[in-house]
Amino acid sequence: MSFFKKLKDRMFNSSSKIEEGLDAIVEDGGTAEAEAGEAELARQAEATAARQAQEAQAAAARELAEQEAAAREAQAAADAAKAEREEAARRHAEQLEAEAQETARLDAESRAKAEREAEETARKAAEATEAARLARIEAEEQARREEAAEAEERKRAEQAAAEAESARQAAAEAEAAKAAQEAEAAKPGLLGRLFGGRTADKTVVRRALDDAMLESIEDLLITADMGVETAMRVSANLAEGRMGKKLSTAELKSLLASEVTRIMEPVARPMPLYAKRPQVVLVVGVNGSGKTTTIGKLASQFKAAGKTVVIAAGDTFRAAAVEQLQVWGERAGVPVLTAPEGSDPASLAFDAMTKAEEDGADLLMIDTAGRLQNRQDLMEELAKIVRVIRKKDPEAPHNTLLVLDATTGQNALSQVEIFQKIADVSGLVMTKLDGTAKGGVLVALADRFGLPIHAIGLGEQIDDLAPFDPEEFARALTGLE
Ligand SMILES: Nc1nc2c(ncn2[C@@H]2O[C@H](COP(=O)(O)OP(=O)(O)OP(=O)(O)O)[C@@H](O)[C@H]2O)c(=O)[nH]1
Repeated sequence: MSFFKKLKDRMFNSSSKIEEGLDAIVEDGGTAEAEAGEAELARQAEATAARQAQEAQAAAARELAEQEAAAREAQAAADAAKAEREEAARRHAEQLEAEAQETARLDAESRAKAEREAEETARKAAEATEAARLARIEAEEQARREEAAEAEERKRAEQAAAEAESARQAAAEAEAAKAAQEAEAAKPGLLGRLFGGRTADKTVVRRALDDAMLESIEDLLITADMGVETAMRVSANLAEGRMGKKLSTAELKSLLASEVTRIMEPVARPMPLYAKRPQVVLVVGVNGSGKTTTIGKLASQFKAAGKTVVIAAGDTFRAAAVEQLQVWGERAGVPVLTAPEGSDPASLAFDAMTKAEEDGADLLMIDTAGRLQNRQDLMEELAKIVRVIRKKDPEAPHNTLLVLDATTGQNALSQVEIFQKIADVSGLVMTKLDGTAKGGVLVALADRFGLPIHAIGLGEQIDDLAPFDPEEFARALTGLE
């Protein structure tokens, strides 16, 4: 079974407090709204098509009007140019005519005055006649050119009119398409006809985010063991820029899950392995938190990864505890070093380091007796174990794992605080996440201490220890599908 499947199936057993609570918060004061189902999507698509047809029609009409105006303008310009040309030609012809008449008159006068100039005059008259002829030809040529220009203008105007007509036709076609679409939309679809209108939209309950709703969310997060500070921070982040926005349960879960993921991501780190031999791993925690079980599970995983592991049974006070560890050692296929009942656990730790060194072991995992963080004497004893280990290797223990029972809720916070002072905790393992509905404490721990969460326990079997995946955790915690 994959880890994710196991996580989903086992974390918080079925649902967490947050998952249940979010549904209730949205239902309380929320209103049912149509969900954008298939029918709605189809309707939206039709509306878009109709809008596009209308826009096309409007654009075509606009273009038509523009073209008509252009045609009118072109016609007016052509008329004006023609009139101007006609006027110019007329004036030119008149002028030439007047000039010809004047020349003839002068010639006649000259003929009368001097006979000897007659020939000259006749020649001039002939010249004048020729000039008039050329002028007429010129005038005719000009008239022909103007005629051609006029024909060209006329052709352009006709073309503009034809384009205007085709734009008018396109607009008419768009109008017809829109009418057809509307008629089609009014008809029920095949499924609609079969089921007689049973394609009604699904509804979803949404509630506008206001102070009261935010307060309920905050209370819910506190009930789920997130702690007051973290609950307030998470809800404030969730509300930022969203006050007054309507949210469904699914949307709220998704927002909450991403906020939880954001907080948890930096702490999701596997236990680091170093080149140092032996790497000493001290395992601490209160009574019954799951230290022995976690050591057994970890030893089995490290062995499977090719590491040589030795376990030291540091709980020298209870014979049963030693026996239990031996059982786990057998299951994992790892040797368990023990000391006589009642002997000093610090001295056992020292001996175990010597032995692990001699054997060339990669990892030495030291179990310790469970101790409540308010028992000063036992906490002192733990500090002594650390001091003695450091005589052998000043950098040891290389990892100090605090094993926390998820079902203890907010008490986990004070456990971290005290154990951190005594034993310099380097990472956390959270057990029994399968047995609680209040996993919110992990968020509080991450938010407050930022200590790496190396693994989570999801059951009592040897393979029920998994790396911590923030996204899966957030989904399971909020009940996000
Ligand atoms: N459901 C569940 N039970 C667990 C998990 N981890 C440990 N346990 C159980 O918790 C109980 C205590 O576990 P131990 O490993 O003995 O705890 P401990 O911290 O070594 O206990 P002390 O030696 O008394 O301090 C046992 O019954 C385990 O089977 C877990 O992840 N899930």
